[in-house]
Amino acid sequence: MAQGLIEVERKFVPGPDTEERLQELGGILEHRVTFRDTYYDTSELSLMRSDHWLRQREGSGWELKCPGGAGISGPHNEYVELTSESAIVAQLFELLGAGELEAAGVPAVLGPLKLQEVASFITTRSSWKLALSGAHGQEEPLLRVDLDSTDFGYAVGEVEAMVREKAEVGAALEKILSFSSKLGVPAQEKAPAKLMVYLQLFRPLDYQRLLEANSSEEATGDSAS
Ligand SMILES: Cc1ncc(C[n+]2csc(CCOP(=O)(O)OP(=O)(O)OP(=O)(O)O)c2C)c(N)n1
Ligand SMILES: [Mg+2]
Repeated sequence: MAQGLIEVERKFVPGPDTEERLQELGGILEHRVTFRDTYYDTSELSLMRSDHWLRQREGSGWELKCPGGAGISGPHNEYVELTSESAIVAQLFELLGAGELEAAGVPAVLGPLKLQEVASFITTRSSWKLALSGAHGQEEPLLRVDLDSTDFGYAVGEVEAMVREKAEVGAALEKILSFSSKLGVPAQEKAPAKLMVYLQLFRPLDYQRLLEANSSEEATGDSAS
């Protein structure tokens, strides 16, 4: 797979005291932003059913989240994030088994690859930065906490770190889990992704198909992430 940063994140349900607790724990509110995410897939949901997530985020461009990372199981997610359009296009052609790779930007290959809009929603995000020192005083990887609320009424938080190598995932995860516990997140809590809640509400048949794809992967042990 083409190179990309690895996102390690733990989603949680934010409560009324989450922001106050973040401040007490040394969190710094970096910014509040509002953006629209539009997700694309084939009518068969070929990307999502193989755990790939293509979106255009207003203000930051195209992104393809691909299964990857160290494959450590737990209440967190690990995805490789591709943000360069050429890497995304190459990966899309490989995944969708399409003919000759086109040297084009993402918008130009949507039609030929039969990718269409599946979901589009607005998120308002407060983005917090946490400079926690590690055992030997290192500050890497930096943790971030995002508190999101969507225009369809769902709120979710995530504690996340971006790392370059699979070998760094374990240490990042340890920091994420330890910080989540300080924040008061129950150890087994798993909050759904915004997109999953959107699909459940507005595209229930697609949502069902995705759950079926997930459970057949679990049944065969063919976990992509
Ligand atoms: C049941 C189930 N839930 C979630 C997934 C994974 N998944 C669902 S939607 C999805 C794509 C959206 O990812 P998410 O982290 O929720 O997006 P967001 O926080 O807005 O972006 P950021 O700013 O962090 O880059 C994934 C990876 C899955 N495969 N199965
Ligand atoms: Mg996320």
